[in-house]
Amino acid sequence: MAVNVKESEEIGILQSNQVMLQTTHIPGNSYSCSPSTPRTTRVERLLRDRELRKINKVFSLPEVARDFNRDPELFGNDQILSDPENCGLFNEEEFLEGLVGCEKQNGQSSKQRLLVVANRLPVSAVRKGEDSWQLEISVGGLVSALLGVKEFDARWIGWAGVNVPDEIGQKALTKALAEKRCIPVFLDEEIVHQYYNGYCNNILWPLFHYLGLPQEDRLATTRSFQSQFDAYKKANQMFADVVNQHYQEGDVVWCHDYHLMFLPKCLKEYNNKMKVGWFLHTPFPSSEIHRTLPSRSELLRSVLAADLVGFHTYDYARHFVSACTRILGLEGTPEGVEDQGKLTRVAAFPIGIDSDRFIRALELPQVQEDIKELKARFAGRKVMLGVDRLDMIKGIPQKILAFEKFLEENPDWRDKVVLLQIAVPTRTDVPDYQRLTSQVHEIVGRINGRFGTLTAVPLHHLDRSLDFHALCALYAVTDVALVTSLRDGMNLVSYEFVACQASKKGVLILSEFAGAAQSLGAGAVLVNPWNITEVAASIGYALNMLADEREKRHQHNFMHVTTHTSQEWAATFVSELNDTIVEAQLRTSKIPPVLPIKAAVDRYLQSSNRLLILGFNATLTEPGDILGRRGGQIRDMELKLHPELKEPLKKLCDDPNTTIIVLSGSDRSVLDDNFGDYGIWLAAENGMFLRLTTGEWMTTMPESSTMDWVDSVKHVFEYFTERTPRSYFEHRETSLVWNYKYAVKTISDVEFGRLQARDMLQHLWTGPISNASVDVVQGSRSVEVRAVGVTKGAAIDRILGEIVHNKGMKAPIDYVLCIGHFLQKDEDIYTFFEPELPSEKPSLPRAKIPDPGRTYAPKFSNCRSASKAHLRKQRSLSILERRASNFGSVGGWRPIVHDRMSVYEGSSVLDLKGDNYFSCAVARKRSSARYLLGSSDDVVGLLKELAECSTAS
Ligand SMILES: O=P(O)(O)OC[C@H]1O[C@H](O[C@H]2O[C@H](CO)[C@@H](O)[C@H](O)[C@H]2O)[C@H](O)[C@@H](O)[C@@H]1O
Ligand SMILES: O=c1ccn([C@@H]2O[C@H](COP(=O)(O)OP(=O)(O)O)[C@@H](O)[C@H]2O)c(=O)[nH]1
Repeated sequence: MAVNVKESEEIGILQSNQVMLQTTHIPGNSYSCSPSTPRTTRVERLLRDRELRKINKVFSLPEVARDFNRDPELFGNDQILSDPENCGLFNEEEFLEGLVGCEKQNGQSSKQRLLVVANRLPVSAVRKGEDSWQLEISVGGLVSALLGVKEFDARWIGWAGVNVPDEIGQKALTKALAEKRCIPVFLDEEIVHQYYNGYCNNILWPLFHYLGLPQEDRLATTRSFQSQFDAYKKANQMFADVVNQHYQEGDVVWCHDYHLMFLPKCLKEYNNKMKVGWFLHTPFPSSEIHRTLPSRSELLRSVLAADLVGFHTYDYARHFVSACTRILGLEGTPEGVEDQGKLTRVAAFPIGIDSDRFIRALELPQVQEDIKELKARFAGRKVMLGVDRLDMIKGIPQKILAFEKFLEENPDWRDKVVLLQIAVPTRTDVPDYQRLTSQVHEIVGRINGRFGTLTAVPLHHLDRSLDFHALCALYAVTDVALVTSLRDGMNLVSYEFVACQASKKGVLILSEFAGAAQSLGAGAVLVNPWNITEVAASIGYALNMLADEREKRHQHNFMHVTTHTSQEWAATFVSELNDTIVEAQLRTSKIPPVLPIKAAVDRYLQSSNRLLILGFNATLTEPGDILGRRGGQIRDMELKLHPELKEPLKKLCDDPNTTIIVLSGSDRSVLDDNFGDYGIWLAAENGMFLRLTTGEWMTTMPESSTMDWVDSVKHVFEYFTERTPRSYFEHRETSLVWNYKYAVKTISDVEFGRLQARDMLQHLWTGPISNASVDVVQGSRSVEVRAVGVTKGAAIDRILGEIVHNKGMKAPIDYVLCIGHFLQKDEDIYTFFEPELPSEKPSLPRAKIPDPGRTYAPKFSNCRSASKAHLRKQRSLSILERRASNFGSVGGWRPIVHDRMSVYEGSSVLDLKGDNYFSCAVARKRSSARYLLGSSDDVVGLLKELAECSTAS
């Protein structure tokens, strides 16, 4: 269906063959720069910053950190008493290296100050007396990963995992933690119950892992939901208070995880200049899941207050952006989420581990000793290993059921394999976790009962955590690691296993639902943990795998794990956050001010030869709402001149000192219908056709244009039009436009339209026009294919020449108002006149039209451009003549003839100074125009005022 009229509209993104790749651009994933050195593009800045980091790593690894590594005193016990007499040492050498080791002698550090804010501190505190505390390393991927971060002057703000109601206890703990650069947030028991056990671990955690909202006690949950959410917000505010107390200007504040989704908002309310990043360690589920959460919008909005939002995988980032577009109705862009011109960058930053730490640990005598012991203990048996917090998401029951099935089906293996399952107790106050513990114990008992002997059991299940060195030894002796998470943000255990397997080259069986499957999928045996039969078969496959295959698989993964480290992860996130701020400043500086109406009117009055260049769609038409509706109705498909403009436009056209051009993407008939009765210049199809309403249509076409792509594009457009209700396409003479602005009744229609547009672009670029000389221009609700090089800016060059000639102008144009709602590609019209304007620097004498006898100089005052344009004209003409027969409905138009020009010999045709040139974008948030106006209603107001000042001929 080809519908007449209408110009492509709204924010346009030019896509050439190369640029098209932007549509599938993965948000973020780039590397950043120092904020003080803004470069031309973000990617340039990020790449340079990455290079700098590499150089720094090679040449300036902090000596202090190296010394800590060598210090034998630092390797030792798991726990250390921290009291007034003994508060110095902590056994996790890497912890010291990372968080303490960056301090310089005078207490100052040259490193970027970083405030890490997470629910859990890297240490949990156990009270040993009124004012003495024991600190234990906390278990979990978040802690493991952040301990590996060494490049920053970091402080960690969080909850120490304990209730400290008294002042003496709080003071002593604060002091003990300060030694480790940790700052406590004191949460009382009730808050912990409602916020941590309740809202975080009973609601958000299961929901984000696709386990849904609690079902059995739905009513009770619904009742307690509000109080839990209130406690959640209160706890987040308490974290914000502590951050605020310790914040210094220039600090980067990095908020972590689902516990603190409210924090970015609280922080920005304190200080809008704070650099705030937020990273989610869990999956972010499909928007269909997030949609079920009662507080869905509030949480999204709070996160969006951050400058940068990060996820482990592209999928999670995509889900988040789509939740923001579907639930909040915001604009999702390749960069992130945009709300009223404010961009929150959204990107994927896959976490890693400090692989060197694991590799080094294997050399330690104590670890070697453990390895020896383990080998002896399990001699003659293959060792399989599972290491998980005892959490529903880890799929522990599924794992051991698959192991049971494997033993059932493979009796020969029963006394030749052992599964060691480390199940670290976690969130033990939450009922679901308590139920899981009993369930797992029951299955373990059954399996050992069935397949155990008097001297050996096939399954060793430990309800406890191991220290770092014991864990390394275990990883090293393992033949097959089994990770069967039902969902897992990343899963660092799989990384750690790979890091410790340099000599054994064991097999990793990995759930396809763990984020790690996207990075270690090449070397792992991927399984669906819900498919017990498949997992059991994979166990057999892994145990029987030949050395060659094991070696190859291991190499893939080892390479990944050793090159994608936690240091690199953190450095990338922080530098991208810094760069996001630079980018935001650049963006803000590009937001033009509102058009100063009074000045525009005053200058109009003072001038004697004015030129008004007006767009049509959304400039001279009535405004609609964001979904293209007017007054609640889907608006009429025809573009109509705003009724209030009829009078003023007439008056303006009648003024002999004013020339008006309507420059539109619409085709000629639309402009004829709307403006045929005015004495006005009409430039249709982005200036490809031109006429004064008293004369005929004429045209020029760029030389390179051929229209042989039309049929193929039409075919694609028809296909999508049939499948997108209320979408339509226009077959203009020089372009094709597919539009879905009327296909949108609801926010999800918008989303559907966008998906269709994305699909359509794929079809266009991989199929019919992949080799054609066309530009694909994407509007916010349209896709347009035009001959390459066609823009309004390019057209104005030709149009002006024709007008100057036609009018026989005797005085230079001393007022230009160029106003429209143009696609980004067509914004070159605003910059067209800029070279005519005096710059800040002393300008060269303005050029004159050089040769009166020659063809006109479209840019009038620029000799170089004049001769270039001259050549272009000559080419265009011959093309037009050649091609006239290619256009179906070209009857009645004539080509512009160019050798009649140059009426204004020896003088400049434009007399523009800064204050008599007004370029203005309508209903845009950013533009290369000098000014902005909110809607076409404002244009009406302005034109009415100008009309008041006009005199009839
Ligand atoms: O602090 P807890 O409630 O005891 O829980 C421990 C941590 O569990 C989660 O870890 C996640 O982060 C890992 C690193 O990014 C990732 O590999 C894993 O897939 C996630 O489950 C949680 O997100 C952390 O906040 C907890 O501290
Ligand atoms: O006994 C144990 C078991 C696990 N871990 C650590 O806990 C983290 C678990 O992280 P993962 O990303 O696999 O899952 P999470 O528990 O964070 O969901 C890993 O770094 C393990 O080394 C540990 O220190 N001791």
